[in-house]
Amino acid sequence: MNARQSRIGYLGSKGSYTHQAAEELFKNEKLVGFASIHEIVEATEQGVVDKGVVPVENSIAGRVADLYQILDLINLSIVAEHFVEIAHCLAVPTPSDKDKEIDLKEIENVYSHKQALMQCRDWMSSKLPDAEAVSMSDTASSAKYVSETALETKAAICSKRAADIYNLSVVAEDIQNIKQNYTRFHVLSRQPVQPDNLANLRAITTVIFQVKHTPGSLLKALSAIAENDVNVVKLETYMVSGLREAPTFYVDIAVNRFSELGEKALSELANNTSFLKVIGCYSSSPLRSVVSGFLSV
Ligand SMILES: O=C(O)C(=O)C[C@]1(C(=O)O)C=C[C@@H](O)C=C1
Repeated sequence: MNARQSRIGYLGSKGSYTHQAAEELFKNEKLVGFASIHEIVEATEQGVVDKGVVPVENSIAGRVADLYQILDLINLSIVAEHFVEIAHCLAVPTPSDKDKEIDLKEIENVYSHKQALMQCRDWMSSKLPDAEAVSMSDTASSAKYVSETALETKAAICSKRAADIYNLSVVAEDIQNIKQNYTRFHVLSRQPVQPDNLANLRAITTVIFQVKHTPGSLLKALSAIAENDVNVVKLETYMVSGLREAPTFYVDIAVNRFSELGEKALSELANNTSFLKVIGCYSSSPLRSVVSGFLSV
């Protein structure tokens, strides 16, 4: 008898970059699209899907803010990371007369995900300075929407694959600010990775923590990691729920939390923080050592 096919949540419509990440990670599973990261998290927590794939950060535009805001509340673990090379194009509805020249001057609105709009800002300001940038749930839904309008005044920033799926014509390729452009994705699950599955692998432990808003508090917390000779590969600060008293820090630590060293570093970190939550411990991607914008582990 066949094992049950897992259900995997991803952001957007077929042809989004998160859909691509989910396809690369889960070749034989059922992929289910959601309109927001929040909905993916909820569906994974409630068991509507078994795992959720979410974008985390990009080498040009930085963090995907929507995820960070809910990390303190979610009851899920990060069980994997995955990198996808992102090449954006500008695509427009295919004219009924296929030989018609497409004139960029006609374009009034450009639809895409806000991350993709940020990644293409330079090209947009030089080639389409007067066009309005409109943010949508994801790049593929933007492509679908623009195709449905069939208007020559509308364009989408999306992948070449999304342009093909929704029958758009590509007018410019590789329009991101820097050609080499990668987005990092996380896989979220209700069950954390088991320690045995991490034996002898290079691992990342992701934690969020808060310290008092006083001079030296962050330094003291990070010293607990440094004194154990453990490397921090990502540090972000942000405020949750509008609280002013305690900034929240997101940290990726290059250590296996189940190793002796990991346990020691994390317990010393916990002693120097007012709140600490381990979001996951997972194998680090081998691509880290070759793609620019991300530190190797
Ligand atoms: O809009 C999409 O296609 C997505 O999958 C989202 C997303 C993101 O949130 O960063 C993923 C990869 C690219 O960086 C642009 C957009």
